[in-house]
Amino acid sequence: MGETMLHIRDLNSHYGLSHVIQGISLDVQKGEILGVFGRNGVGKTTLLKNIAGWVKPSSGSIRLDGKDIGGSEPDAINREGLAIVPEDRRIFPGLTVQENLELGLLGLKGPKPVSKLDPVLERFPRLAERVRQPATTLSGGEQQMLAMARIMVADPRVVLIDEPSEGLAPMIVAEIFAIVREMRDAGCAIVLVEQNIHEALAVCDRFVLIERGTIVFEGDAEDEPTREKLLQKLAV
Ligand SMILES: Nc1ncnc2c1ncn2[C@@H]1O[C@H](COP(=O)(O)OP(=O)(O)OP(=O)(O)O)[C@@H](O)[C@H]1O
Repeated sequence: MGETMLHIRDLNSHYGLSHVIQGISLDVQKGEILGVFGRNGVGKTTLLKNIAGWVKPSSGSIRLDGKDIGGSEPDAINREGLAIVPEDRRIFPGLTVQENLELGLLGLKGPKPVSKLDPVLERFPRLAERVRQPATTLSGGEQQMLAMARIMVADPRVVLIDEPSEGLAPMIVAEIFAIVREMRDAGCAIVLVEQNIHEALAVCDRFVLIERGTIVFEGDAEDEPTREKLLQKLAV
């Protein structure tokens, strides 16, 4: 049995009168990737935003390594060791690659040494070559790499990633998923929202399927009959 890093119980969340997250409970262990699947508009992004503190839950609990973070401010949650790579990547186009990476240091609790960028730049040579360029000069794939690299600067314990493969060429998608695996192998607990089901199943350990804000099916991503059932339910 692994060490539970993210523990969510009976989470509910609304946009006005719209009840978007309806009683979701899930756990993610250290060194595990949980895939979150479902059609457009079922609440996947809203679930991530609740965990990261961008949207407030109406009720329910969210614990990070045992500590209650439900309803806390995003920067406080970030300093507890939870980082999010949002769907729109949130790269600041007018800032250089280096400056965008330095923003990742805000996720550190104490001092924020720029030396923390060194191992990350070693891992991403294409970004290292471009540290002084404005981020706007990067390709879509490089911007996704930058978004991933930026969270790695602060060694997060829990990582939420929203549709990283969207709009990217297959070779870049493979690179991105290789990085997700590396983070998992380094001990991160990862929640991965993906529409690219076949690619995502190859990297996830477990998955949940969401329909109208509720988990309707879940299982082990390595179990062939379970995967088949998921693909049938999604009709892909
Ligand atoms: N800021 C908002 N205000 C009001 N309604 C919203 C807001 N953001 C999302 N919604 C609605 O909440 C529902 C869930 O949206 P969400 O983005 O979480 O779904 P999703 O499963 O991530 O879909 P997608 O794959 O299209 O991103 C949708 O009906 C959406 O229109």
